[in-house]
Amino acid sequence: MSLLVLEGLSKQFGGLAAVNNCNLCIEAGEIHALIGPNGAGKTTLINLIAGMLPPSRGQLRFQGENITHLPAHQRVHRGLARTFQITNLFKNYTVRTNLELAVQARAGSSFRFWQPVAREKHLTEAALAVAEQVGLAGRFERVVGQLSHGEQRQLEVGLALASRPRLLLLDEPMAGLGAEESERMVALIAQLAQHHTILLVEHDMGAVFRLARRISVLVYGQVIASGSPAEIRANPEVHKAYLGDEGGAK
Ligand SMILES: Nc1ncnc2c1ncn2[C@@H]1O[C@H](COP(=O)(O)OP(=O)(O)OP(=O)(O)O)[C@@H](O)[C@H]1O
Repeated sequence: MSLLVLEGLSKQFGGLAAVNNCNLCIEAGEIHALIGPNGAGKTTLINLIAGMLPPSRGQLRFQGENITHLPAHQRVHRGLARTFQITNLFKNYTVRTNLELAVQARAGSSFRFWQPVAREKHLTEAALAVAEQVGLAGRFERVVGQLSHGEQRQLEVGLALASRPRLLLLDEPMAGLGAEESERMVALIAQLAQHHTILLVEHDMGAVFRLARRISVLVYGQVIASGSPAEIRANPEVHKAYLGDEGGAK
């Protein structure tokens, strides 16, 4: 069974169909990349999946359940988590505090059963485990504003991981990163994919073609192709609409 299924999903902004009758299946265990030109509707689609926008038409099913009308926080509890293009971090606080807050948000009221001292220890351990997952254990006590841009993006992924998602929605995790930082992010995503299903929106075609098991191409809000990297690379319609002579499609 597919982990996430979109059926005829559409989002209209006035006269503009930002997402137009999208049908898409995300299979458990895969990295599925969503690519397309600027303004194609990728972020709108992520917002529809995460529950930040209501669809104009269509349906979303997650693990078999119809989640079309569930609010965002309930989707998080069911195992859907996202990162943002623009970072969403508390920059004046440490990595530790940012992650502890994210872990606490996941655990919710279950934390009140712990005694204060045990609660704090539990929270710190859980936050440190996430920091280790995203390669930031050595920066645990560092104020976020002092981290490099690449490290901040790693922390952004950590905040999403703190909710223990089954499906991670990564919205342009490579944006603004230098070559070395991008390499680190690619390695991180590959490692996370061992235990998570990932929907990756990304403009860095080199990274997309290295990481994805399947790729879907969105143009003017419509999925014009979906397939393996080899199938997408060989698709003339995709070349015409998007890839052109992009180096990453080699
Ligand atoms: N809240 C909104 N109100 C009106 N129009 C919007 C809104 N959000 C997005 N749009 C429009 O919908 C279309 C799709 O935008 P979206 O940001 O989803 O594209 P994208 O593929 O993520 O682009 P990029 O790659 O540049 O991030 C664009 O024409 C955009 O201007």
